[in-house]
Amino acid sequence: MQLVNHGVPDGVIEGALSGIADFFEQTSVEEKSKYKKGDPKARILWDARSHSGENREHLKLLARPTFHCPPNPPSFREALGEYERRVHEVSLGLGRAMSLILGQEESYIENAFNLESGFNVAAMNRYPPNFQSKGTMGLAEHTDPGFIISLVQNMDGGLQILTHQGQWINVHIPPNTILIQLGDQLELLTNGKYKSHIHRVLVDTYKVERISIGILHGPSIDEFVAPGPEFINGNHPLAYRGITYSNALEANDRYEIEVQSCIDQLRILPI
Ligand SMILES: O=C(O)CCC(=O)C(=O)O
Ligand SMILES: [Fe+2]
Repeated sequence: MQLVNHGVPDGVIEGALSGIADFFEQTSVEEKSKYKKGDPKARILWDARSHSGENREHLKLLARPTFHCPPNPPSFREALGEYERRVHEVSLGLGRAMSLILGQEESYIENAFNLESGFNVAAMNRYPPNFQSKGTMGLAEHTDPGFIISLVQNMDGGLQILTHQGQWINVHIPPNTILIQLGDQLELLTNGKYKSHIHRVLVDTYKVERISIGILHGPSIDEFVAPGPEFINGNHPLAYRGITYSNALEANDRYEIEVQSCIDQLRILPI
């Protein structure tokens, strides 16, 4: 789903995108390497990969409940912080709207995930132009943990979502529009009524580099998320086992903010 009239000023989105572009561009590899994996409890992670399965540079950081950010360039921290605050408000509104669509109280999702203490990770990517990439893949197919994932980009190019019919479709996100994808914990809570989006990024046909900012809007880190009784019945038997958000994030990688999906390991019934 794509959001327009979301209330986040264009300048706030543009500021965050140019802030991360400046970080990627201006920070030395030596400085960035301080954020390479080392401490599993790291709150900022950086890496650059260039091989047949993945071609991208990325920076991930914990944005909420406490905001972490590299100090340079100085404008980046403020711009990203402001964007995250604004888009977090949007996510709470979406939680209320989705709760009603699901036939529940307006506060259903906010309470189920304890969004007031939500654990939000910002995942920012820079993909190379195609002539610099080693193969066609920017980021291989995956789903993301969390309630929803908001995404903004500096230009169209390469993001694809898998339809229920098994076809990859190119995602067009107009400027200053926010793309909303569904995350693993929403699939879990709704016992599979809503499915986490499978997506990937290709670089093969794109001649210029592309920047994106995904915010994984997550439950509180201690929240135990399991299918709600409202979604379990004779036609829809319990299909997943529950797990705390922290155990879900650590299931495939001890680094919480690497935000690897583990939804496949939680399925009791084949889908
Ligand atoms: O760059 C994109 O459009 C998507 C990035 C993504 O899926 C991720 O960082 O998890
Ligand atoms: Fe993703």
